[in-house]
Amino acid sequence: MSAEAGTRVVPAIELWEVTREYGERQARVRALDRVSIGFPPGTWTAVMGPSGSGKSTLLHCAAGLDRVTGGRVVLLGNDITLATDSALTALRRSAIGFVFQSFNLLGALTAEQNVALPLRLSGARVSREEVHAVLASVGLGDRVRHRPRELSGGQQQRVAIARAMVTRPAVLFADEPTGALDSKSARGVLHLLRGMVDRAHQTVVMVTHDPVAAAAADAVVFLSDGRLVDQLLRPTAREVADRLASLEA
Ligand SMILES: Nc1ncnc2c1ncn2[C@@H]1O[C@H](COP(=O)(O)OP(=O)(O)OP(=O)(O)O)[C@@H](O)[C@H]1O
Repeated sequence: MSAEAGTRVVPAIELWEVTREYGERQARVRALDRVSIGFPPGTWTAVMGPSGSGKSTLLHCAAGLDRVTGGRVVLLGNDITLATDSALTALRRSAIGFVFQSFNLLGALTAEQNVALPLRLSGARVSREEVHAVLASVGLGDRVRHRPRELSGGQQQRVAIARAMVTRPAVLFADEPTGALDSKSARGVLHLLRGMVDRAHQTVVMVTHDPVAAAAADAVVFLSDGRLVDQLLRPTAREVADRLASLEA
């Protein structure tokens, strides 16, 4: 698909009036309330908001990990709102990467085996050189045979990012990728994400509670009670913290 339609850059991900409700009757919760947003290709967006404001729900709906109650989700030009599970799985394997706060590495596998996993799952040929090159690019060229428990938290998250990078996904979804890390390791992870956006033109959508992490992104969007309430472009960490504090007040 063309990257441009007229002068409008087609977003990598588009949400149109997306609503997501959970539970039944009195217990019904509207986690997302008519959210419309586009994430431009080759940009990094941080999603912030008070606890329970709908950040993870937004990420999961945008990635096709969760179904919407109303509205539409278009991911890389594919309307995934009513896509079958197998179509979603195929799209995820070919075009999407995930990084989570809890790393989600397989403990029995070495770093190189963890990184090779998405390639194996998609049936691609696994080149050991390529896997080692990706691990070297995240600074773990000397840790390829280590298992997760033999690595620090920051190193484990870098393995998780290498695993998300190895298929060169057009879109990377990250849920609190620095949440479990000390500030130095967090900076390393943010630097890697910046490289994916600037060098490889990948699109990153990241949920975070940390204003410093959010300020590393190109744009920060704010949710409150399931609604999109604000957006800041290239803000400082102080500006992000102030806006968040006003929402939490
Ligand atoms: N599977 C579910 N079943 C019922 N309610 C849910 C479910 N998932 C989320 N919710 C509710 O939807 C709302 C939004 O949740 P969500 O996890 O998206 O918020 P969040 O902004 O990511 O929160 P946090 O910052 O605390 O992780 C909350 O009220 C939550 O209780």
